[in-house]
Amino acid sequence: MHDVAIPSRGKPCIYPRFPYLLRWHSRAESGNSHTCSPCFPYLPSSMEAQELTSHVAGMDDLVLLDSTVTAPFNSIRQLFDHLRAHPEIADALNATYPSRGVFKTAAFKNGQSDQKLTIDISPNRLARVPADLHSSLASHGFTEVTKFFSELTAKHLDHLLSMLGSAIGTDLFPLHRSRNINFRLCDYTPDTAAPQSENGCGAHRDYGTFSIIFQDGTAGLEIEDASRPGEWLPVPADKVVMLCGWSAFIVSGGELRAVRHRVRRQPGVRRLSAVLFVAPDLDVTLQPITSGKTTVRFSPDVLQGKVNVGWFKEFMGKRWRWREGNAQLEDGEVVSQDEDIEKLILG
Ligand SMILES: O=C(O)CCC(=O)C(=O)O
Ligand SMILES: [Fe+2]
Repeated sequence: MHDVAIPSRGKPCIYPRFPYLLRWHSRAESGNSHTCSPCFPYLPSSMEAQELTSHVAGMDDLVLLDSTVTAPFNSIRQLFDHLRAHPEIADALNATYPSRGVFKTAAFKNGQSDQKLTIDISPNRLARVPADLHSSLASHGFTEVTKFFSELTAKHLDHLLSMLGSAIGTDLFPLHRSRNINFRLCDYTPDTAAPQSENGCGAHRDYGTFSIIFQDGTAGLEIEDASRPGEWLPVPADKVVMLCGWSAFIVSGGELRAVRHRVRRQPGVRRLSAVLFVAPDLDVTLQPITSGKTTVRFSPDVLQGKVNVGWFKEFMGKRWRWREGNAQLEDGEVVSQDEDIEKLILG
């Protein structure tokens, strides 16, 4: 990981409780005179931070990190290239996690699904990779990639959790004791089944507490404007983004939005990304924990504590594996979209 300079231009738009985080756009601001979409990353002096404190209200479910941490994209590219060039190694890697696989290439065959390849190396999957496979992959980017994710988790996860918790006035640590996290690499390679398709990753919300998305400098990531559904705001291609998912929405009583996002492909252009997904422990009941501050009406199932993280992950997982082309539907099975997930949560 390397330190990079932070450009100090553009209109500062900061979040006072997260001194090293930068606001990009929030529900609190949408629809009023303070427009900040998108503002350039900017590290304010403490004086500027104080001046702006009263200006910015509410929480942060969508934040641009200050880019002091960068993902090892050369190693990520090398790893994808290596697995593509050596199908027998890709097979051996997938055999370590037969239920879901590790290196997913549905986009080579399916032109309707997300047109991307992924490598999912959650800690669970990593633990199953035997030493000889580890060493055969080591010099092809694997070591740098796994080191990046474990350092990111060790150095930044608690800090981000505590800041997100303080933003909503609650302690999120008791919900995140077991490190229910996932590491994902994405390769929006141009040579998929539908090379002209712009669909890199269909519109969705992540299921967990928050996700951190590292981009390789190629445009494509877009966030839906919460105040104008259907309008998409491009995220600056060189920025690191933290955005909240459904679990944050529920436990915060709706104070943190689950941010809808997607990736548009530019035909012929390769894009790489690296994502850290952070979710509550699988046995946590998904219920609002911010007493008295619930801003939305939740479904009876949620209010009666019938939805836990493990169940919800499976429920959502079916949908995302279908979107990504990594699961076949059983005869007659219909996979519902965002609205049905909203119905489950909001009743
Ligand atoms: O590749 C990206 O920039 C985002 C990927 C994403 O949203 C996901 O895998 O859930
Ligand atoms: Fe996502």
